[in-house]
Amino acid sequence: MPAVIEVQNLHKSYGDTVAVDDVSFTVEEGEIFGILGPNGAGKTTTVECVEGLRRPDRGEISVLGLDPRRDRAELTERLGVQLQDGELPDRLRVGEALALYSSFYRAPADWRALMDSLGLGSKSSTRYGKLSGGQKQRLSIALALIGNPRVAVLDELTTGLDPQARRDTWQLIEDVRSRGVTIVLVTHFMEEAERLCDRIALIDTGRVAVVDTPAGLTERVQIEQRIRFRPSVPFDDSLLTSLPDVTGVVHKGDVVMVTGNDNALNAVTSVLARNNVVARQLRVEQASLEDAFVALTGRQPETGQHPSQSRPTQN
Ligand SMILES: Nc1ncnc2c1ncn2[C@@H]1O[C@H](COP(=O)(O)OP(=O)(O)OP(=O)(O)O)[C@@H](O)[C@H]1O
Repeated sequence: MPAVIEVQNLHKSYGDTVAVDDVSFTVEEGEIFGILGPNGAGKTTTVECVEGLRRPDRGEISVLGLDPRRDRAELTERLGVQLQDGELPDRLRVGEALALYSSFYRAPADWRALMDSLGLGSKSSTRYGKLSGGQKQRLSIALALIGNPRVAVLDELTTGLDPQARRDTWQLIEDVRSRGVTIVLVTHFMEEAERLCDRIALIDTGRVAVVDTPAGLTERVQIEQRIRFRPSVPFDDSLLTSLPDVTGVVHKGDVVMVTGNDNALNAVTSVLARNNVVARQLRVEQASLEDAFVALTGRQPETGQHPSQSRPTQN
């Protein structure tokens, strides 16, 4: 697949603050490419350089074969950028905003159809200031798509949204991608990155720690399986500690927690069954993208993350 965005050795400082300290990555056509990292990692600065809004100190950027600074007018026609909250006047009505923005482009999308497809059809004459957070977000996505862009950059897409509005927005992004738009998604939500992105660049302190698929990122970290259950009857720990796949057994009240490798679940359940112990409320915790993030950067991600995925298992 051809590259639509190429960033090579990007550097950008603000005075003494090094915001981007050698970032390189390639975004391929049709993918949802995530830029994931904690607050202050340099994500926004990176995408603002890609959008031509900031001048890099050093490095090369090409977007659809264009130079974001030199070819800014041309790039604006092909790259959709999401507005940040507060960039529209409160009194502007939804329909007016869409009509106005569509007039900026040579070949805009049909704004009424876009408004309907984003579920804003009934809000055409509602003023921006009266919209809910989710509706404002959908309008900002509509405005990013109004020029029929081939690439859209969405920064902090679902920050501040409730879980339902967040899920609706994710569905929307998948629909946009299925129309052939390449998407760069800046986020610090693990769940969002895991759900939407084909590949993720993990950025930490201005550097790309790793670029991989969500599954690839979790595979990179050899995280043990954690198994917890309530045994139907007491049993001798040595039943489990003697298993080669098990690395630890801990009791917390009447709950037993076992750690081990990928095979531990099979080994533990078989040995318990052979000894007539029923493992009640059995749960297995798998490595999540959040675990991978912590392991790869040595830091906790920012707020809004879900804890390690916990998947109930058949008892
Ligand atoms: N206009 C600016 N002037 C001075 N420093 C800035 C400016 N913009 C960003 N910075 C600093 O550069 C660093 C990277 O910021 P940036 O906004 O790119 O990170 P980010 O990963 O997008 O963070 P967040 O998730 O909080 O938006 C931070 O230390 C930030 O304080």
